[in-house]
Amino acid sequence: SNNCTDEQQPSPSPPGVAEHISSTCCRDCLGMSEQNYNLLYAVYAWTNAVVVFFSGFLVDKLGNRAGVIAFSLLCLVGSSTFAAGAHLRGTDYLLPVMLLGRLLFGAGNGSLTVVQNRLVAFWFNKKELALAFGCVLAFSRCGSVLNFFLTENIRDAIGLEWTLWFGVGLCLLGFVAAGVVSGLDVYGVRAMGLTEELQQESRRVKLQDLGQFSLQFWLLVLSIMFYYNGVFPFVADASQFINQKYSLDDKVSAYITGAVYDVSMLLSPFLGGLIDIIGKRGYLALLCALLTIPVFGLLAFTTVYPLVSTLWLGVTYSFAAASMWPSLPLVVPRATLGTALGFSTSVQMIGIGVSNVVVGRILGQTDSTRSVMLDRWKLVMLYLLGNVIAAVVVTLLLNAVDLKRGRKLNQSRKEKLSLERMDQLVEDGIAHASIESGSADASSAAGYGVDFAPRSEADERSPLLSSGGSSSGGGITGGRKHAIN
Ligand SMILES: NCCCC[C@H](N)C(=O)NCC(=O)O
Repeated sequence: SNNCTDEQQPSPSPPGVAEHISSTCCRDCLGMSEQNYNLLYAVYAWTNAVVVFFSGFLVDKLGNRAGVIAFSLLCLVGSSTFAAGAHLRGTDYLLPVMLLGRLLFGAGNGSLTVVQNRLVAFWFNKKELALAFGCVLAFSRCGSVLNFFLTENIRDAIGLEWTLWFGVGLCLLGFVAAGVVSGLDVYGVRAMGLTEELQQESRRVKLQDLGQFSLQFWLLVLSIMFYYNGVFPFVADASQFINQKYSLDDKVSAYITGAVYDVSMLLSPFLGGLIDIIGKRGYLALLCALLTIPVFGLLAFTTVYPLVSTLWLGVTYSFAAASMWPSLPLVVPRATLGTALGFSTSVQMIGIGVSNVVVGRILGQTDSTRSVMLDRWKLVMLYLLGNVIAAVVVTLLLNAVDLKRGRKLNQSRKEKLSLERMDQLVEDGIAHASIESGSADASSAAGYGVDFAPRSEADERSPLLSSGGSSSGGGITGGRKHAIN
């Protein structure tokens, strides 16, 4: 929850500075000025964007357990502070206490999604990676949808202050769930005998590892940023846009906007399952970006009923999310996945934050005449379209690079398994030869896991010489070549 009883936005506000959103999104704003009210959003969004960058690295260093507990605790403390602040209505302490709450909550919430994805990638890396990501996404969207349908009613029933405490209760539930996940993680890692190996990996992780990441990683980060620059700022503002352009009332506009997330909630797990089987993540990311172009085209230049566009966006966005995020663990080493996820999320959120500012600037004062506003909205749609076109270009490059480097992103499950079997045979042959010649164990991978990418591009070129020389990753092709030669 973003701790606000929004009337206009269909979900927790995607991160960004919603400076242009009028104060009608909160009935009384606790007596705050519109500017201060929007500051609560801004603090959350920007804290989130900055902190996730470091929290990903921190999780690589301290492990999932410390991360999941610390960040869910931050959410709990942040939401409690925020709720307590609401009781200070009419005093000078209201704003500082609530801002502090948002700051803590922002620091915890984004980081929690990073550690959540890292956990999922660790435990589902074999076959069900995209399915697991899809399930997480579906639950996340379920939260958005429930917030949309329930929060206002809860506020009407028990008042704003107690609604905020209800949100604290949900964060408490999250904290308890984090404890359970943490316990399961400890148990599982111990049962697999990986405790020592993971600790060694963590010790070696450095922030500079970012510089070693493959070109696929950087292109994926850019794809995510540009694609989400088109989607989240749109969802944040679509109600207002639909209301003004199509002259539909507030509630209908909000429902039409919410369709993006409704579709995503229903589709994500199935799409994840499908992507696990067919692979083709890179092609799908490109296709989704391409198919998103008409969405903004329709909204900018036609009067086609907007539900067509939001449903369509729901489908393309679901495919994009289900293919882009689970691609990250495939192109970075396991030990640095937190850093990679934190960095990607940070770039994504900064992109969205900047886009929200741009959209706000384009819209300017919302009290202008209808025809002026419609022209400005058209410009907004063109700006979002521009981002999606940039995503098309970057995903094209991504596929070209992936093709040259072993088709890591586009392999189907069947292809991956048969390549792994061949690698295993090669590795067994090398191990056998090493034992015979009395050399060190050639397969003593330094713990970069069977299904994750090798440690760096250098490793990718020569995986058997590197510290992370497992049988996997972009090294599948290169590794076999080297080994056979
Ligand atoms: N208010 C939602 C923020 C989610 C941020 C997260 N990094 C993300 O993008 N997850 C995937 C998604 O599509 O929501």
